[in-house]
Amino acid sequence: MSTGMDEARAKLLEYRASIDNLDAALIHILAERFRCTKAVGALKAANKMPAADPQREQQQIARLRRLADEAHLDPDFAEKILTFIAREVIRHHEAIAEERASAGN
Ligand SMILES: O=C(O)C(=O)C[C@]1(C(=O)O)C=C[C@@H](O)C=C1
Repeated sequence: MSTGMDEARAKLLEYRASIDNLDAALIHILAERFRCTKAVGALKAANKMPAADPQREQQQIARLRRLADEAHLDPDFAEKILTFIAREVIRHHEAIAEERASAGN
């Protein structure tokens, strides 16, 4: 009688196991990206380069919107994610530059 519901619950657990794996992958990918942008922040600060590069961001957005479209992901969502991440990266860059400046470098 409850077989349908049991099957649905089993399927839900299966999907959730995949979701958990994918969420873990996202965290690891983000950690690697931020490890890389931290190095970019140090390079920019050491060479007095501006934290933000709007032109580069426009290129990234155009590319990611194209990729999202091909992957059947909403391009607006892809753009929002990239913009959100870039804002955080810029905040980190500025903090690194301020630390350097206050250390007298
Ligand atoms: O490529 C850079 O110059 C970066 O600082 C990295 C990054 C990014 O997260 O991709 C962040 C801020 C810039 O505005 C553009 C790109």
